Amino acid sequence: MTILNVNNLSVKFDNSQILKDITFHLSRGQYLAVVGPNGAGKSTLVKTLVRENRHFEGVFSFDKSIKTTGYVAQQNNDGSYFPATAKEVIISGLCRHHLLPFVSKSDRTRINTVIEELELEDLLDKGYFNLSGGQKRAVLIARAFVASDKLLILDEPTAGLDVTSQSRLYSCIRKLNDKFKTSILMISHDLERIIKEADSVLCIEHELKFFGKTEDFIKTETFKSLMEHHV
Ligand SMILES: Nc1ncnc2c1ncn2[C@@H]1O[C@H](COP(=O)(O)OP(=O)(O)OP(=O)(O)O)[C@@H](O)[C@H]1O
Repeated sequence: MTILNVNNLSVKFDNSQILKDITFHLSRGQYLAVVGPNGAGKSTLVKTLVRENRHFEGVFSFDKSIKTTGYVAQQNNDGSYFPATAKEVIISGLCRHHLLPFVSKSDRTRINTVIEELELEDLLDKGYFNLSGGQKRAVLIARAFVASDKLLILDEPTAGLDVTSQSRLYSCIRKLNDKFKTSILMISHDLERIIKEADSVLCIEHELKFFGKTEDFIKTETFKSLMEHHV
């Protein structure tokens, strides 16, 4: 079942063409890696899909089962202090549905499930800003899952973390994909890892370079060239 259809999506900023005619689709349970060199337009693509960028041409549509998406934006580590515990941050995922959320039984189940699956119990009462970088990202992924257990849109969630934390986050994402058939659309620069995780790849460099199965992508010149430039 297709849950996201993107057709000829184009974005221009100040007369500079950032994305041109990007077409792809995402199915239920699919794990799609979005790759490409720096400045290729990957974040612009996901910001458009989560409606943070409204200047675009073309169309995209979500299946009606997708009421909202779970989104983790690229982290820039300049967040100013905000007095919230990890638990409060996770629960705030419900605010993507309503400003003052009514916590239904299914919301409660989703919250408890993701806390258990990502093993976040010991962090719940700690101040979010006192957590390590890897712990913060895990909490943000949990928050995104609380917003939507159907589709997670993740912009380089492992960037800037040590190898162990990166590995742990990749395992968390895999678990959500395997256990709950949560579709994943994830930007990553870690080509070697992401091709082991994702079943399909969208490669862009302003234009579409490749969209299809990972096993086909790794046979392309585009893949070899990306690997050589070690993005
Ligand atoms: N709001 C904006 N206004 C003007 N230019 C922008 C805006 N947002 C992004 N850009 C430009 O669009 C280009 C693509 O940026 P984007 O962040 O989408 O690339 P990316 O592929 O995610 O890069 P990276 O891998 O380095 O994170 C960059 O040249 C950037 O400066």
